[in-house]
Amino acid sequence: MTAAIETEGLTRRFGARLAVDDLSMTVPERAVYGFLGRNGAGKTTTLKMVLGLLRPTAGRVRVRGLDVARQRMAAARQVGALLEAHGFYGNLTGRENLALTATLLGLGAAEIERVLEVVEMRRDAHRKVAGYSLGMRQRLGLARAMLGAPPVLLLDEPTNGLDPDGIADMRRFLRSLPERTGATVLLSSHLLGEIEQTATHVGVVDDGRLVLEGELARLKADLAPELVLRTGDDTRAVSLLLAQGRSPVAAEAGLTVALKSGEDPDQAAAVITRLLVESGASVFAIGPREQSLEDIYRRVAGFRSSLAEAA
Ligand SMILES: Nc1ncnc2c1ncn2[C@@H]1O[C@H](COP(=O)(O)OP(=O)(O)OP(=O)(O)O)[C@@H](O)[C@H]1O
Repeated sequence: MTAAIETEGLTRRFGARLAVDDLSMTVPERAVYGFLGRNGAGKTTTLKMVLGLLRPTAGRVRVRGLDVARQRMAAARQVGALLEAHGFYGNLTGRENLALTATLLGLGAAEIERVLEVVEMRRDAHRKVAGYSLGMRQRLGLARAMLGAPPVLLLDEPTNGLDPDGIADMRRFLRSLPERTGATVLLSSHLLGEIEQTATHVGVVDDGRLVLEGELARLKADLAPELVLRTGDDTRAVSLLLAQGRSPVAAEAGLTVALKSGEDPDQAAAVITRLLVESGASVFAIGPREQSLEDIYRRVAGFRSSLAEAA
């Protein structure tokens, strides 16, 4: 199946600064792809190249199989975008602002009403944008991105500046988009939690490079599992576990113990429980620890910093 977005060796220099470095990413159709990275990691620069707004120094981008450099207009028609600067006219209503873009795209009033409905803004569409909250502007930005029902949506930090209620609403909304509209969503964020709660796929960019990519559920499942246990005597439990060649780590939820390669979590839990109980340390609870995107991210970040140290 053709990917919604595919980049190959994408590179962009600004003078001596390598903002995007040989980045090859694949965003499958109908995914909510979380593009995660610290500020300055290269997310916006990548999105601009996908949109054809910025020319790559090297490499290429395909949107639904269309080469952005060679078939720029056809590729652009596949994509709706929400970038940081909204550029709405405050003295016009939400509906009038959308009408400006709709006219450029050759779309009629019915399409404006459709996108207003999708972002649940019909009630406020007659009001001037100057009186809108940031959340309403973000929704209007999304509505504009969806005009003409482009199959791919690029959203740069879509929850930036929203209050907690607005963030929760936006996340719910983005998660439901592929099912509601059939669209593929690429959203950038510097917030782990944001991606974890919204995305089906993730790409982690660090210093211009894609350091990890995949389906979120699979990435989590592939992480080496850990057990977490609560005991009546952690000091004793730690020394007993160390003597068994394990490396317990004190965490908020209790002691965590990494499983050995290929070890069955239930078997390991039984062995550890027996060991501790027979040695007089009570075991209150033991079980596998659910891994989070943060664990994945830390592992990649740790990997990167050890590379930097080695260099
Ligand atoms: N037009 C430009 N001229 C020079 N340097 C630039 C330009 N645009 C981006 N950069 C640099 O490229 C690097 C990547 O920037 P980019 O905006 O893509 O990062 P980002 O991950 O989107 O970060 P943020 O979330 O802060 O926007 C940064 O070091 C930035 O300073």
